[in-house]
Amino acid sequence: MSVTGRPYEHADGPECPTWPQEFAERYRAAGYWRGETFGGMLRERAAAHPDRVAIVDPAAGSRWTYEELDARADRLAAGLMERGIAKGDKVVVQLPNVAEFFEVIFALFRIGALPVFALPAHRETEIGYFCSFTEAAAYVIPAEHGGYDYRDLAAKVRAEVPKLRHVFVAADAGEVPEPFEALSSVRATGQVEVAGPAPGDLAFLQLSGGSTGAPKLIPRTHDDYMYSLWGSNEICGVDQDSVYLCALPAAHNFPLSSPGSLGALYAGARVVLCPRPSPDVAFPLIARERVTLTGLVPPLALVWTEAAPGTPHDLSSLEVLLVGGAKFSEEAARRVRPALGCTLQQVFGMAEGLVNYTRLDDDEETVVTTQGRPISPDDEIRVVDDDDNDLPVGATGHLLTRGPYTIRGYWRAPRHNARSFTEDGFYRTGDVVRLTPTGHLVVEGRAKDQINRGGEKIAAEEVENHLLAHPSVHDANVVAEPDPYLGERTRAYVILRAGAEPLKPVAVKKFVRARGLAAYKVPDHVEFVDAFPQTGVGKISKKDLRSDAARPTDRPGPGPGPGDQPSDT
Ligand SMILES: O=C(O)c1cccc(O)c1O
Repeated sequence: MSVTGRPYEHADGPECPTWPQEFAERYRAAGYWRGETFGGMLRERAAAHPDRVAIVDPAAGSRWTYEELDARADRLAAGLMERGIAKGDKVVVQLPNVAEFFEVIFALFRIGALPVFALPAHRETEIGYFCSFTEAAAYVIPAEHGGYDYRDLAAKVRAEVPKLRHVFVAADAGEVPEPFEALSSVRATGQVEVAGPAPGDLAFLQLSGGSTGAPKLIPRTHDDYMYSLWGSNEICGVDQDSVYLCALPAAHNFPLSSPGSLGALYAGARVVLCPRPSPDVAFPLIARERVTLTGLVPPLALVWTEAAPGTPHDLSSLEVLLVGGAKFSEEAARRVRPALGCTLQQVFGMAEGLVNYTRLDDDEETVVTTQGRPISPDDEIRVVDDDDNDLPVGATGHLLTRGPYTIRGYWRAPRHNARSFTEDGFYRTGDVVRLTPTGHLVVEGRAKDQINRGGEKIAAEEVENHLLAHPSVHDANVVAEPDPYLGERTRAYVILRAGAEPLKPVAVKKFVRARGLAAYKVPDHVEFVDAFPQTGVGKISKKDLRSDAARPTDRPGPGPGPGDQPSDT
């Protein structure tokens, strides 16, 4: 039975709002919601073409067919159920671009347990929060990745979150310390019959970039997310002959669903997992696997366009490059086709739902100057002023949206939901946009207090809270500072307590990092000030801080890339 039409129930009350009955019926009648589940979808693909390759993991040397992925999901589901993982349980999944990522999430989908998608960059602060807030039954990690030992991280998280019953490690049993368990020993021999979830049930919790202290969790259903997949496939030309290179972190909403790895699997196509997105790793893979499409954030797209002309690798199979996550400059967009010989699609999306694409047959000007238009004819778009009045086409204002794959509320966040959604269910995206006469969106800026560091979204308030925890810090404000490579990086303005020992910026950064925060959230620059600029009514003026941060100075050059650690200087 579908639960759509009423809030998801939980022992403590409703977990999150969902679509009102009349909308759910309309989306089903229109054929957007097809009544499929992820577990069922994989089963159907495996039956239709068992021997086609689904997942290529070059680092591990594995190539799993649809039949193999399906069988692995069954075996792992059975083993997880033997360990008490049940329908509705939350499981924090923090895996890099490895084949096991798909084995784990499809096993959970099949049970009806919900993956909570963490990123490899997250550390004990974020993971501890996800595990405790969702009351996670289990946490899945790699043994090591990028020179970091996730077993150490899991040990810390377990000590802090006693309710976390299991830690599963995607590694050989020998590399897994007690009381953790290797995935290889969880896989059962047989198959179990499970009732599984209904298409209207929640499939997973995705992470919001957010603008508040604690990251918000985004509840997506099988029905709604699946629509965003096949809708994306139609727009991006993905069919069973496509080969998708997953170059960004697999759990991120963009490479997962736009059209991403899950879109590719929906189409019966092939997913190639790229362990790192740099040209030296990605280009040989494109050549070897005859990759046809991939998705990148703007800084990486720039690096690829610079590296492509001199590469010895044959990139001629590449048909489409999707660029999204942050605004792609027009100049950079113009360089894509000449350098890479493929079509650029700009994608402006959000894990909360709405995804916009430029179309494959849009003219060049539209492709390089807009961020596309929505997937669905039933994506409702409003551009409004500060008082929610609709603005005429062409005017710049706040983007509000509602539709068949946009959530009606975050998971267990009633107070935040009252601010982030209108009474009639429009999501306040926090983006400032303008509509062109053709219905394409141009992103002009942002109203939410967030820094977009090369596609990685950072909530200013979250970082400010960590700075405020320093005993010598009286007050702190974090704003975006322009960066030629990342688009934006973070600048923290800090007022020290009267009489506090002088601090060096590096000490502040070290302090934030030592609090167990993802490295991309550590401020790139720390500046000590005596006071913050104020507005007329005496509030702190972030606007003035932003213009101060934008002043040209002799500051060091481009910051580190997405996924890199900011330097300690
Ligand atoms: O979150 C994003 O930035 C994003 C970008 C492109 C496409 C998506 O689906 C996204 O969620």
